[in-house]
Amino acid sequence: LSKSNTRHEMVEGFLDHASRGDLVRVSDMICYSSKLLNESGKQGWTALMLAARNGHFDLVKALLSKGCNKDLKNKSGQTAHDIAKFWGHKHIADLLVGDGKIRDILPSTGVTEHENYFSREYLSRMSDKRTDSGWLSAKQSSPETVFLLFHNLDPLVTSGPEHMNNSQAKLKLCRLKRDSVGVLLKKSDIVVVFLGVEKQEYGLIAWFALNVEENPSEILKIEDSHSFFLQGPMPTLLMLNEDEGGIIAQARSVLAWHSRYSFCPTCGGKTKVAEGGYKRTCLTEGCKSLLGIHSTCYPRVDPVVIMLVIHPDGNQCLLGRKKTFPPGMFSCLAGFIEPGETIENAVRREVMEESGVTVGPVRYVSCQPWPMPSSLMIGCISVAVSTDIKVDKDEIEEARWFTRQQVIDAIVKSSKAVLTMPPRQAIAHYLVKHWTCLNSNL
Ligand SMILES: NC(=O)C1=CN([C@@H]2O[C@H](COP(=O)(O)OP(=O)(O)OC[C@H]3O[C@@H](n4cnc5c(N)ncnc54)[C@H](O)[C@@H]3O)[C@@H](O)[C@H]2O)C=CC1
Ligand SMILES: [Mg+2]
Ligand SMILES: [Mg+2]
Ligand SMILES: [Mg+2]
Ligand SMILES: [Zn+2]
Repeated sequence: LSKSNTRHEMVEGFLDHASRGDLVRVSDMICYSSKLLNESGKQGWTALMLAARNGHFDLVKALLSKGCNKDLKNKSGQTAHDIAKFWGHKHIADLLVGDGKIRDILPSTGVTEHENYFSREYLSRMSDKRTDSGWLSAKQSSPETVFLLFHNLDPLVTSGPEHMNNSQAKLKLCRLKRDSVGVLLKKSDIVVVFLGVEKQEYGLIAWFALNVEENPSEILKIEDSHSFFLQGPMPTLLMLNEDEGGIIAQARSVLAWHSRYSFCPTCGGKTKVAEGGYKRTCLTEGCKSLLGIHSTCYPRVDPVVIMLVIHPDGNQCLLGRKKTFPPGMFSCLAGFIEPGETIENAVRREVMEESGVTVGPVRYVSCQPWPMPSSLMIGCISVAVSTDIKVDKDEIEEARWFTRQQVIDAIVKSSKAVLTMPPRQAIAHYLVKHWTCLNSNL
């Protein structure tokens, strides 16, 4: 009798740990007695059912991997899968249906992730290596390592015929090797930023970027006679391929930060570059920036909202033009997010300021890094609740409602078009296209 009592207590204890999601205790007890896996307690509930009931994802995974029987039913006839589904633990229910794959647990918003220009992650950033100075310097002296050179933030590119064959892009970044940039690496005033390693390559080929103020053509050994510094940044940076656009978005923003934040923003003192170019630490003893975490020590990103405002009739959209735009071009309204402001409120404020239109609902669609110098364009679609336009002449020269047909004509560059749109690489272009597709599906 006492033996069965002890066994009973052990099962109760085991189920209790499972119910609380105590992975360590449950695993220990299974090692001691693997029979526990399929034991049941009150109302026929097993450890798997209890873990599924309470949403303990890791525990469900562990119990399955130990080989527990997921088809057992409790006294109400429910399996662990039924229980997970009933209690809304969709990720666990998916795990229990059999193929072990985890399905998308996000409810669908009808918006799928879109890859904009400047968004592709060609390199894996490997941020854990930024503090490993031994690894970084070994990579800098490796003959395989790739160096990108910028002069006043303009990248060195090539239009050489040898690069034209397998790429649609007219220009390509010059991938320099250690021997070409050796002189620069030795200079103490040049910041070298670690960008990451190639995702595709075996053997971890590292990439670095450096920016020089004076034209380095004379002191460098660059064999490619077709190479030159691509002056811009706009629209020239849009001429690279998608992989290189993504690399530029990262490299140019970090280099621009270094060139504009040479001194400590807190005390004006000298700073030291750290963490592979991802930090500038103040050298002044006692500076406030050395106490706690301070954003001033890290590369900055400025969030900008850019929005397509839809007319209440659903068939027109609001576009504006800045004085600096090429003649005839209209784009989405945009503006910097201010401190203490949500994305939605920034959309409403900027649209009101620039066009006098009142905006109601706002939905996020897609975003785009914009390395001039370091914005993140947060693309939204929104619905107007008023339609009278009153432009702020300081910021916008003109704002107008355009019909769906008019923007489609502009996108396809029809001869009937009454406006031109930003190029396909700009998120404004994508937002408009996204809206026209939305409507055509109705
Ligand atoms: N991809 C596209 O189609 C478009 C992109 N943009 C980009 O969006 C960004 C913001 O749009 P804007 O209409 O210029 O913003 P905006 O409407 O907020 O007005 C710009 C003014 O805001 C002030 N400002 C506030 N915070 C600032 C910050 N962190 N940096 C610089 N200025 C700041 C400055 O006085 C500046 O002149 C710009 O960089 C622009 O290049 C703008 C329109 C279309
Ligand atoms: Mg604006
Ligand atoms: Mg504005
Ligand atoms: Mg503004
Ligand atoms: Zn300081």
